[in-house]
Amino acid sequence: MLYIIGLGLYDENDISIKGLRAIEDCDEVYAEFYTAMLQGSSLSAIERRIGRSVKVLGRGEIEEERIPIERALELDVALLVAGDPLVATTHTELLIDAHRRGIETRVIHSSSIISAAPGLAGLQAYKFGRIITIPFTSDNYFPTSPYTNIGENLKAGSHSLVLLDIEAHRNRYMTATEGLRYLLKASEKLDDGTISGETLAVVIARAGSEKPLVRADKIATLVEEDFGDPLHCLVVPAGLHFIEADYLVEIAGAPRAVVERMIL
Ligand SMILES: C[S@@+](CC[C@H](N)C(=O)[O-])C[C@H]1O[C@@H](n2cnc3c(N)ncnc32)[C@H](O)[C@@H]1O
Repeated sequence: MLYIIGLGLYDENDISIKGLRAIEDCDEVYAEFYTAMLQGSSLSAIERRIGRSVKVLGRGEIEEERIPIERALELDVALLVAGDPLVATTHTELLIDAHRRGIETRVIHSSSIISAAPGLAGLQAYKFGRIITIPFTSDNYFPTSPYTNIGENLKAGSHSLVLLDIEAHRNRYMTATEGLRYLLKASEKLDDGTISGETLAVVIARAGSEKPLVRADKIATLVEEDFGDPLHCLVVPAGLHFIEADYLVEIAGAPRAVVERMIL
């Protein structure tokens, strides 16, 4: 049996009671923190919370060696993942592989940035378009598709949830400031006017913690700010309902003049 169990968004207390009970029944417990991580926790705190020792697996051990699958051929195995399982394709591939190899599987859900971020940004979840991820760039790698995809969402009147790259093996978590800088650089490169320093954006940091940060303003202002420890993500809103606009002003600190021009 292979269980894939969501740990939720922030610390070891976000796991569900169902998840805890499933772990009790397992012979071995693994975790991966390369698709997301619990910034408010540590391996030892997770181990204390669940009362089991946990072996953390890297990308190669899951995607190439397929350790959880190999072990689940003989044993009951749990794989713990930050957020909700199956948001990252890695977990879906594991389920497909397990199914092909006759291993019984069960997914235990938890909170996810995919639903937390739209809510924290005060934006209506059904008005979101395609989810975008901004990757780390370099001198010879600068894809512009994340930028153009946000543009497509904006054109369709859809808000964009923008996730930020993680290189867990290097302890590198893209900050909202780096994400915003990417958007300004792509805008300069493409010069198509889709996004500029005047564009409204929302920064969300540490969703699931006691005091998540939610801050909305034009990109030119946000890019100068420091949003503290990761994880961060961004939202680029399209046209706003007046309640969405009120929320961004009252809760997310946006200047009224910046959101007013976005009201439909
Ligand atoms: C692949 S997604 C996470 C998927 C995860 N399974 C889930 O359901 O939440 C990883 C990205 O989501 C964002 N993210 C995840 N957790 C977050 C949090 N607690 N606060 C802010 N952003 C977060 C970050 O941009 C991070 O790089």
